[in-house]
Amino acid sequence: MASPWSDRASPWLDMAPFDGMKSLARKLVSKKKRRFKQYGFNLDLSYITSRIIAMGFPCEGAESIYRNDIFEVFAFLNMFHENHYKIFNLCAERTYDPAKLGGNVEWIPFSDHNPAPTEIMFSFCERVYDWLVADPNNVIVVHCKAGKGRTGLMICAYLLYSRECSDPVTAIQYYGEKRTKNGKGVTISSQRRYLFYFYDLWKHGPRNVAPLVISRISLYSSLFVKCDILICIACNGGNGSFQLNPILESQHAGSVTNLVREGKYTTFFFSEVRILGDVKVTIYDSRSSSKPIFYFWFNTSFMDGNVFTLASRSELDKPSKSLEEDTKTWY
Ligand SMILES: O=P(O)(O)O[C@@H]1[C@@H](OP(=O)(O)O)[C@H](OP(=O)(O)O)[C@H](O)[C@H](OP(=O)(O)O)[C@H]1OP(=O)(O)O
Repeated sequence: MASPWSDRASPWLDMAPFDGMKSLARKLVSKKKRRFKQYGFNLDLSYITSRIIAMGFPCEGAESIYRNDIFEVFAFLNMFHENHYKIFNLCAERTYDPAKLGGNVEWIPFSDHNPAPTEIMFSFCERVYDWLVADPNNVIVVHCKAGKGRTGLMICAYLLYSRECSDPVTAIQYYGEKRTKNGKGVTISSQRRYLFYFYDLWKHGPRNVAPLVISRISLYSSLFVKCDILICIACNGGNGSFQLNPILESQHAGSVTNLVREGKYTTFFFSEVRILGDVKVTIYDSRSSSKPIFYFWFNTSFMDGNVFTLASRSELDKPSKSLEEDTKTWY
């Protein structure tokens, strides 16, 4: 396809020395994500399939030096998919005027490095399906901030929903290969866990919403021997929303009936900590409650048995570098 950008300096490419710095900055922020660098475009953007596009956040101003320039994105979409694209913005940290990308933008904001309730994953898939089935030329564009983790979670859900992938492992691998050079697309443990939840629901149908009571939390790491920790638990009560209500904001709130330390084991015994639906558990070092030591999500409907175990550091979300590899936790 002849590109109008290749035979004249495009507005964003006519300052060569500056553009050299911009290109380097974009490459650095892109890290291992694949870029679209054809027809004069240089975008943090990948075709996952011919009709599913993943990209980084479209920015204006200074941030567009190292992220996608919203005007360049608009030009790309109208060159290749004019009147046939729908954008899903998953980024909660920032937003933009949808009119600058043609207006067909749906905002499903959720936090960085976190999953989405399966109800929201299904709602996303239904809206994607309706758009793609409406016209064979229609495509979707999914982005968050980097256009990697949250974007990958939702795109992998659709790859399962549309049966383009047969199982979550295949979907995660396929997306990782198409979006990154190192195959590391969806890497947050709870995002992967929720993709398996989604797949189970898609294959076997809805589960009974199961209320549970947390009776104890056991942690295994020398770190927990050295520092006093804060345990925070929140859940959405099974309503499928992102709104998590605090159930336990610190074990010092009187709900801890006992604390036992044995070697690298630390076990908190609780009374009456009731949870239901999507649950987020966050562990802080009491000396610095700004950045968690780790956190994770699970859903009470998927608790087969009465123990939820994370058997290694890799199963924790954004674990602190100070945690050993053999860190474990039981609930
Ligand atoms: O995995 P990483 O380390 O590349 O983390 C990504 C972040 O890079 P960082 O290392 O913090 O600069 C990245 O931040 P930047 O774009 O680099 O500012 C995003 O937070 C990305 O999440 P998402 O794709 O927007 O859902 C993050 O991806 P996830 O870890 O949430 O998958």
